[in-house]
Amino acid sequence: MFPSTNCLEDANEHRLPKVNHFFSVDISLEPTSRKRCFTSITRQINTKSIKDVHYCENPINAFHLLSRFVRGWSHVFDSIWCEDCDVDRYSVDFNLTRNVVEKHIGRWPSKIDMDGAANAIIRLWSFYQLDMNKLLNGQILDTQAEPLSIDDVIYITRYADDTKRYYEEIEWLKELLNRNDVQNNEHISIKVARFLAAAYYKYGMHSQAVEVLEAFSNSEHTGLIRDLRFYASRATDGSKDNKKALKPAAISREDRTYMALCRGDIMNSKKQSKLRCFNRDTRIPIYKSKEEVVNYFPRVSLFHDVIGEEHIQLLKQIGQKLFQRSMVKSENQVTYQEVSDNFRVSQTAWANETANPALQTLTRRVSLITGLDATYKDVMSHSEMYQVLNYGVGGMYNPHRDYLGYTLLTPPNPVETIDVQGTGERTATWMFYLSDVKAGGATVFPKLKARVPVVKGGAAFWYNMKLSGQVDSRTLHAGCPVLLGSKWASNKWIKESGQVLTRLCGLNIDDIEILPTK
Ligand SMILES: O=C(O)CCC(=O)C(=O)O
Ligand SMILES: [Fe+2]
Repeated sequence: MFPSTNCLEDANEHRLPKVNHFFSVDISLEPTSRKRCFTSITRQINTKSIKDVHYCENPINAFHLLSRFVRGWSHVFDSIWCEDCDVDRYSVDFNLTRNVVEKHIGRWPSKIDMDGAANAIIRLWSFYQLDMNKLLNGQILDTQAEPLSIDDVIYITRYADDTKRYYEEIEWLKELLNRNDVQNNEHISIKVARFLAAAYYKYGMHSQAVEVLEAFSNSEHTGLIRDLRFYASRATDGSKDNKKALKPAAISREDRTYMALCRGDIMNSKKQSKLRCFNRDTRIPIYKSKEEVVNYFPRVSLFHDVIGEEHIQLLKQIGQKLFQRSMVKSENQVTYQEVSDNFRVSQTAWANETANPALQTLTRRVSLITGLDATYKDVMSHSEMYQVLNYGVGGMYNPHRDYLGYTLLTPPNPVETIDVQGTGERTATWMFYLSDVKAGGATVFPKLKARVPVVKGGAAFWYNMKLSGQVDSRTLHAGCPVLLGSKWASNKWIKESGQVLTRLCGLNIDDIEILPTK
């Protein structure tokens, strides 16, 4: 057997990603497809089965796995691939392996995927203010992954450099330069120091660049001597850039609040102490719902125990079949486009109740609890289809509002799906949580300083419109990055069209419904 078998064995011992863009999503396979996948691979190349299904719910593990695919295997490809050579058992083995992986993953993981994993790690580090030393050693909260190697950290910092995130690059390289395994190897320390000096220079801290390299002034490394001379010529004393301090890029107050809410840092204790749980009446007198209020005005609540395991599995299965990278609406509200930036990093799929009648029971429950009419219909629907969402580690949805800007009088927009055309605004959002999340992933409302924790079997609920019919801009909300685990959710947007009798207008512009507060 050629050496790649070991590589594949090693990587596959954990898990194979199934979908494109799997850096941003839960890359686990459902047990059946995993079994299928591995039976096939096992038959062909006698690899072991996967042991730990939660392996990639840790961002460092996800990075390691992708790294094995992308970097570990590339030298194998390079050494085996030969256009004109005779077919031998090595090339057969190689082709077989490649075919098996491409068949089950869709394509061979590439640098784009590794970059996504690097991006997720940097984002999580800054978002959740993780301890850098622990992170490099593979530790996130109470979980332990294999430490990041020198090459891993260099890869991550090269990615930061490519995307001009010099502050992050500097912080990571500083930590790396202090590590024992780097300090004990002059060749590597010089390499890291030169990257660090270059990052300082690009950041505008020229004298700092000089200082880093001066520590190696005894070295005869020609590149280092050249760099040192160059930075020294730029670092003229007293120039304004020498006074520049190293600090993260400025962010808006709203984004700071968003991040702090995600970390759970800024919960106002007086406000918290007034929050209550209610046994709320529903349309059926003996059936009460369990409401936990996270904000009173406007009301944002978490309803507990509103979806059971069967419906959860059904929505997840539909999602797995239909997933594609999440889209956001473009500015002009006409087309949906795939976003390659970091605004929304997740996968979505739409589940239709006409095709899946078992979901109708679930929708009736939403109507019962909210008092709104959520019936899904093929024409003039009172709700949109279920949108199934999955976020893997680092996955998130930046602050946004759910309303679309349509009214009942807006002429149908042909680019929209039929459930959106002519059905008016998204009066309310009902979002089922289909999983728990080990860390991160909360739904937060920066303008309200409110936070809904992800609780499997529960659902978040709020109105996007006031009783007057005006949209409510205070409903700005976000899905926090998943730090550990995998988050599954499903939106049911309840449309204006069905609520003529269920939600009557108020007399004043800011009237709200009367709901229990004590
Ligand atoms: O995942 C979340 O917590 C929020 C998702 C969301 O806001 C949306 O899909 O519109
Ligand atoms: Fe949303």
